[in-house]
Amino acid sequence: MTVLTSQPEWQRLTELATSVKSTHMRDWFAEDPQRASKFQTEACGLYLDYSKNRVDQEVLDTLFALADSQGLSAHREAMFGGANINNTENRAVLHTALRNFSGEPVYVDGQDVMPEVLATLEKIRAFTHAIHSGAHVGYTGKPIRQVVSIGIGGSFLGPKIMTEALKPYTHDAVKVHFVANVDGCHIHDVLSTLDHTETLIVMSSKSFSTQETLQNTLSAKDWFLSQGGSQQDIARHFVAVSSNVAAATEFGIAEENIFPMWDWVGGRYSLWSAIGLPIALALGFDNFKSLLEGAHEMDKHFKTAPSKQNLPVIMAMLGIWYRNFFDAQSHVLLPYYHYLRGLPAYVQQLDMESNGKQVTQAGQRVDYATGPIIWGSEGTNGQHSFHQLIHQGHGIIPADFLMPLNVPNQDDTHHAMLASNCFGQTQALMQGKSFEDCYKDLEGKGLDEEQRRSLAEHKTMPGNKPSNTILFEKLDPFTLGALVAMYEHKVFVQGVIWQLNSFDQWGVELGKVLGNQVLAGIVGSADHDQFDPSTQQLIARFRKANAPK
Ligand SMILES: O=P(O)(O)OC[C@H]1O[C@H](O)[C@H](O)[C@@H](O)[C@@H]1O
Repeated sequence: MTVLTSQPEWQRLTELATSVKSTHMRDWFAEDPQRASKFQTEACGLYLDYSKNRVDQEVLDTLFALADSQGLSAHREAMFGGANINNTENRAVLHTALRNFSGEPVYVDGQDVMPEVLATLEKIRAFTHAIHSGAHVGYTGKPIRQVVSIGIGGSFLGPKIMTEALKPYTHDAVKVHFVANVDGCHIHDVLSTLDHTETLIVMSSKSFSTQETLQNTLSAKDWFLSQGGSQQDIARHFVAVSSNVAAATEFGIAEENIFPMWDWVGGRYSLWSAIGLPIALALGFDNFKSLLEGAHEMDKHFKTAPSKQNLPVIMAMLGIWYRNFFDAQSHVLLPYYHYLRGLPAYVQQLDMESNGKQVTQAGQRVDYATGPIIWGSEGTNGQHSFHQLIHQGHGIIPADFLMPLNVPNQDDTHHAMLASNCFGQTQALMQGKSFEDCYKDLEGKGLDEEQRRSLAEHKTMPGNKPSNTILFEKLDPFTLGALVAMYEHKVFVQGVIWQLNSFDQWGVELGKVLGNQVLAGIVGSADHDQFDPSTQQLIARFRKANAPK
């Protein structure tokens, strides 16, 4: 038994789970008229109703006690304080410094990083202004009207999804396009619509070694040259964001066109760094800064609020409850807001790349479940497809429903329907529909007794399915910053409980290495014997299909 599962709080939670499993949430609501008002809280513009969860006060208190026993406060201080908590890469984890507007220094290895963070922010501001004002023009003197942001993973999802979520705040000076996939169709489709004389390429790669991003940038460079641009014109049309300035310079990006970042910024936590440059270009610098300010507000809340009012802590501990004591395999995110439709994909990387681990920070294999599968998509669409499994499938899938109370250009009829569906789903998941009610509904429908009972069985909804509802006035940059930071800290807290290093990603690193080895096999520069028979067969089939005709 590991230290975690032998904790008295863990043992107590195991006992509590047994009794909670035999209780229906609808009985709790019936017994306690105050339940809804007890289990709700609000911070940084986000309102959380977590009353439709399979918890009572004792469960919550024990979950918070577990967080204390795992040293959450000390771990939190270590992260904000710049300790090397990413122990397998010997790095600090300081995305919070990128949005630190407190005026306080943040030290890494004895050096205050804030001056370079603020200098880079100023560089983003000045560059964004130069593009928007037309001070920075393309090589023919035309203003930049199109931006192509090339990156993948954290160098793609953050900028793309934040830009999409804040569509109503779009600056009209430029249109920003995002390319990630190495599948040539993607970059081809984007570039084929653009005029190279008014296009800026932003190449974003923390490591400057990611195959997809390097290749897409090379293709963009070839396109630029083939359209009539020259080598020396590249400086006006290509910029890079990277922590590997040497590699970026060697690649041909002029040094003044490189926006720095640092190895203490994890890829999936990097949208707050210069990786967010495309966000500033798409929305204007003030909106980008407001996004950072919202995240900073959430940082302050996370650091100071007691557990029972602390949004990330509550969300994290509810997740632990279901993952470890109810065997929930996945967690679904359901944004009821079209522009926020990318959030599940964003949190998917954030959560699954951080806590998809089975070895503790100390290098021991765990004997408990860790990070769940994160998935989801926009409501109401999912109600007409996969919600079926959430309602009536085996086991439970805890859900986060998210919705703005007001939307831009609001059509009240549409918006009321959106809200009613969102709230209605949480109600249906919680209450379900009993066999007795379904049986009653079938009276006088011409069924014999056996048919009636059987159909009623099919229609019965067990209910007792947990959900959080997160509401906000509107999704402005500040609120989005707070929302994303809330999920970051939720993932952090869960990593602390599970004793994981949430900040490395050796699994995806291996994928990168193997991809390059197979590429060598495909182009014929590596011996095929090194691959397993199945992979050899696939390579052979591919080579045959692509052999010179
Ligand atoms: O920014 P880059 O160095 O190109 O990395 C892009 C992505 O690469 C890897 O797949 C990592 O797992 C991601 O966390 C990272 O965001």
